[in-house]
Amino acid sequence: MQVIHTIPELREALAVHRQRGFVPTMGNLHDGHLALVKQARELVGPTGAVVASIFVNRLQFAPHEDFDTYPRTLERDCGLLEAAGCDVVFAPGEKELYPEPQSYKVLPPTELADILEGHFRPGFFTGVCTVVHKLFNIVQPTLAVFGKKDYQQLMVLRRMTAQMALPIAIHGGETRRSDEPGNEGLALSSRNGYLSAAEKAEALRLSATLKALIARWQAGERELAALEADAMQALRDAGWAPDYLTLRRQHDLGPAVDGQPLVALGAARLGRTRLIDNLEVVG
Ligand SMILES: Nc1ncnc2c1ncn2[C@@H]1O[C@H](COP(=O)(O)OP(=O)(O)OP(=O)(O)O)[C@@H](O)[C@H]1O
Ligand SMILES: CC(C)(CO)[C@@H](O)C(=O)[O-]
Ligand code: BAL
Repeated sequence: MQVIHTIPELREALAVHRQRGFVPTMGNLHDGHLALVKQARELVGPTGAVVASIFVNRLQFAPHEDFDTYPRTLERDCGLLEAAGCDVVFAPGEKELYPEPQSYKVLPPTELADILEGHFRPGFFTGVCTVVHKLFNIVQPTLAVFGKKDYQQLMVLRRMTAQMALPIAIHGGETRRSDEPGNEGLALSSRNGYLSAAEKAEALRLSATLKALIARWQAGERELAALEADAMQALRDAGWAPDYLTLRRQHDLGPAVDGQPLVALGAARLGRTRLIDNLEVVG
C-alpha cells in the first residue's frame, strides 16, 4: 500500500489503473470506514485500485465546531487500511488541497442541503460538495463509496455527481454498528471517541428513540409533528440536546407520507458530542 501526500504523485501512482474505487474519509478510522474499503474492493475487483483519502476538511466545519480537536491518527489509520485491502492512501496536507483560499465552491441546492444537517450546520454541504468534487477531480475514480450513516450527505453527493455528469458510480454502504457489550447497536462514528463510557451506553438512546418513532408510525399514528415532538422530548428528558428527530421520505427527505419508503433521522448533542443516526423503515 502506498501513502501519498501530493497530487502529482497520486496521479502518477494511479495512471496504470483504469478501475478506481474511492473511499473519502476524515481519518480516525473504525470498522464502518473499513467496510466501505472492502466494499470498494469487491466492486473494482482484484485488478482495480482502491484509494482512500484522509483529509479533515476545514471548509465543512463551522468556526465553533471541532476542526482543531478532530482526531488525527494517520499512522494507525494506514495500518488498518492496508489490512482492509486498500492500495493507495491519499493524505494531503491542507496546503496541498487548498494552496489558496478555496473561493470557487460547489453550492448544493437549498431544498436538499439546507434542511436537517444543513439547517443545523449552515455551509456544511457546500464544504462537503466542494472537497468531494475536488477529490473526485484528483483521484478520477470510476466509483466511490459513502456510508449511509451520513444519509443526507450520501444523497447530496449522489445528486451532485449526477447533475455534474461526473462519470462516477456512487455506492452507499450500510451503517456499521458496535457489537461491544453495553454498546451493541451504537452507530460507529469517529466522534464516539469523545464519549465517556457512561455516555457511550447512553448514546444508544438516539437509535432507540428513532425506533420508537418508527414503531408509532407503523402502528398507524399519523400526527407526524406530534410524533417528532415526542421523540425530541424523550431525548431532552434524558439530558440530551436534540437538533432534530424526524421521519422522512427516502428519495428526497421530504416529510413522511403513506406508501413511500421512509427513513427516520436524528441528530442530538450528548454532553459536548454531537451524534447523528438514521434507520430506514422496513416494510
Ligand atoms: N458506522 C458507519 N458505517 C458505515 N459508514 C460509515 C460509518 N461511519 C462513517 N461512515 C462513512 O465513512 C465515510 C467517512 O466518514 P467520516 O470520516 O466523517 O467518519 P465518521 O465516523 O462519520 O466521523 P464523524 O464522527 O466525524 O461523523 C463517510 O462516507 C461516512 O458516511
Ligand atoms: C465525505 C467527507 C470525507 C468529505 O470531507 C466527509 O464529509 C466524511 O468523512 O463523511
Ligand atoms: N461524517 C460527516 C463529516 C462531518 O461530520 O463533518
